[in-house]
Amino acid sequence: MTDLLNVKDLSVFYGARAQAVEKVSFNVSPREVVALLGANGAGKTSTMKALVGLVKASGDIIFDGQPISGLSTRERVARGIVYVPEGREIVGSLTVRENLVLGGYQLSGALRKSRMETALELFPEIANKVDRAAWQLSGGEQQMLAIGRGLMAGPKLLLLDEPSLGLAPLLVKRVFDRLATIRTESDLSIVLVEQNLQMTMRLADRIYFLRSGRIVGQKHKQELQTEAARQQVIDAYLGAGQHLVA
Ligand SMILES: Nc1ncnc2c1ncn2[C@@H]1O[C@H](COP(=O)(O)OP(=O)(O)OP(=O)(O)O)[C@@H](O)[C@H]1O
Repeated sequence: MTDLLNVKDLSVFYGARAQAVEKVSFNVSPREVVALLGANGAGKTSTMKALVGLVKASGDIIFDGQPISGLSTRERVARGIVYVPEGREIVGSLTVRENLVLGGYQLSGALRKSRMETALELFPEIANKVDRAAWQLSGGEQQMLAIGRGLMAGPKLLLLDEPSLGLAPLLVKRVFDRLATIRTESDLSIVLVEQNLQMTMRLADRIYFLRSGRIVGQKHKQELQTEAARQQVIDAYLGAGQHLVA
């Protein structure tokens, strides 16, 4: 199958010496969920930002059959790559509805309306709060709004940066349940950045393990079905058992 995304030798530097990502190569098939898993500072966010053109990077990125390394962030979004950043960067002073509109500002009125309906169906928790300022939402609801806003653009590839960050376990589960629905009901691909192996395994088809800016291993979901296999990858790639949070 032709890849939707093919990344070859991607490197990210911050300044002349600080290399955050070193020659990372990976691919994502249509409808596939691929996770980048690694501890703090492993280079996950930098990789995501490089894909959408938010940091300077070297290497080749082929998306939907075309090289995109030379394109601006705006052009990459227009091609169908949408980034939902870590920390749920929604606009707190705007309402839920206004935040969603921002995600689909380029759309015609009718398409925007139907996408908004789809997003709110997916996240009923925010559907009855559309006129409320976004800062008033709970952390989990803000995460849902951030994902809903990303979906407004109608992405082919959704880049999700630590959707579990700062959420209580019950909310993490709820957010991941919705992501599972998105993946069943739409034909988009997802690159998921996470530190939470347990949740990642519920969603991802394949997992790449990052350490110190490099990919140090790769596993297919089927290879991680037993507790022993999961413990082995934790020991080999992730270090402390802190990642096995439910
Ligand atoms: N703007 C920046 N300027 C300089 N160094 C940076 C910058 N952003 C990240 N780094 C460094 O690059 C490396 C990779 O950071 P990155 O945020 O990509 O890791 P991460 O795996 O996403 O970590 P986390 O899980 O903590 O978000 C780290 O050593 C980090 O300190």
